[in-house]
Amino acid sequence: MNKGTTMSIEAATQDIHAFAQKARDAIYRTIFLRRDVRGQFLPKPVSDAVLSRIITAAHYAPSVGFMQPWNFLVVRSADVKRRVHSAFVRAHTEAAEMFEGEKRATYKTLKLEGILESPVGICITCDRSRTGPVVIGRTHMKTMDLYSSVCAVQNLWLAARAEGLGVGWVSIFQQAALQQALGIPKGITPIAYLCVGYVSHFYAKPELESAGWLPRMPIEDLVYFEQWGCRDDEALLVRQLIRDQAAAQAAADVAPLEPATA
Ligand SMILES: Cc1cc2c(cc1C)N(C[C@H](O)[C@H](O)[C@H](O)COP(=O)(O)O)c1[nH]c(=O)[nH]c(=O)c1N2
Repeated sequence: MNKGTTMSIEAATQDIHAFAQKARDAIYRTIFLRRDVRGQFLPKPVSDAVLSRIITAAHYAPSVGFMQPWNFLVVRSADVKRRVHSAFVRAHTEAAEMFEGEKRATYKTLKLEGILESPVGICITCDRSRTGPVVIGRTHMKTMDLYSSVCAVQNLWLAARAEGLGVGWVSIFQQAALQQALGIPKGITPIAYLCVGYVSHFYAKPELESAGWLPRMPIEDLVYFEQWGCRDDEALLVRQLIRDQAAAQAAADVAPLEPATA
């Protein structure tokens, strides 16, 4: 295919509202290079200017009925971090017992938090009664408020990656123990405890993938058409998805480590 043909296909599929190629590349780069960071945190402080940008990005997440059920609890105190870490250790010990045999041995070798090493912790919560009992879009599916707070987590995670900050989500807690460590009242649900900080490097692949815990699933197994379970392996979309996943995987395979400054 010559350059002219490529460009005309590009022009034909590009909406007038689409961002310029460079801006689109930056978005996809942020998505593909985001990682869950546990062990590479540096003590370098995170400025209020940067923290403010990523928390503002989180606050601009979508939410059911525009409920904005979140709060952002910023943790910098070593003492509070120690309390959160103790809650993690208790749950982590219990969790190890839930896996069998080889999985249990592997689980014990995994680093699954950076609570003490990361300079900042941010707990994103959900106030389930923030705008009263009846919320547009949540009248029948009550968990939509929780999902809204998760959208805020993802916004923060992506914005942080663009800022060069690593983020690690820790959920290995008894919920009540985490609430107690952070003074979160009963009516508020902790959604994510996030370890945030600059890092020595970002891995190219999920650590659980590199550790052989689980592989990334083939995207073609996950896409159905019209009815649950109906695959169409001949569909153009499926063929394109396979190519796009292969390209994403190839990029990850050739770059086992990526410098934090890249
Ligand atoms: C709801 C939820 C909860 C957790 C996580 C994620 C999410 C979405 N993840 C991170 C998870 O292991 C990671 O996202 C996957 O392994 C994929 O890796 P990347 O995020 O692509 O690097 C996570 N990681 C960890 O080390 N300890 C944890 O307790 C959790 N908990």
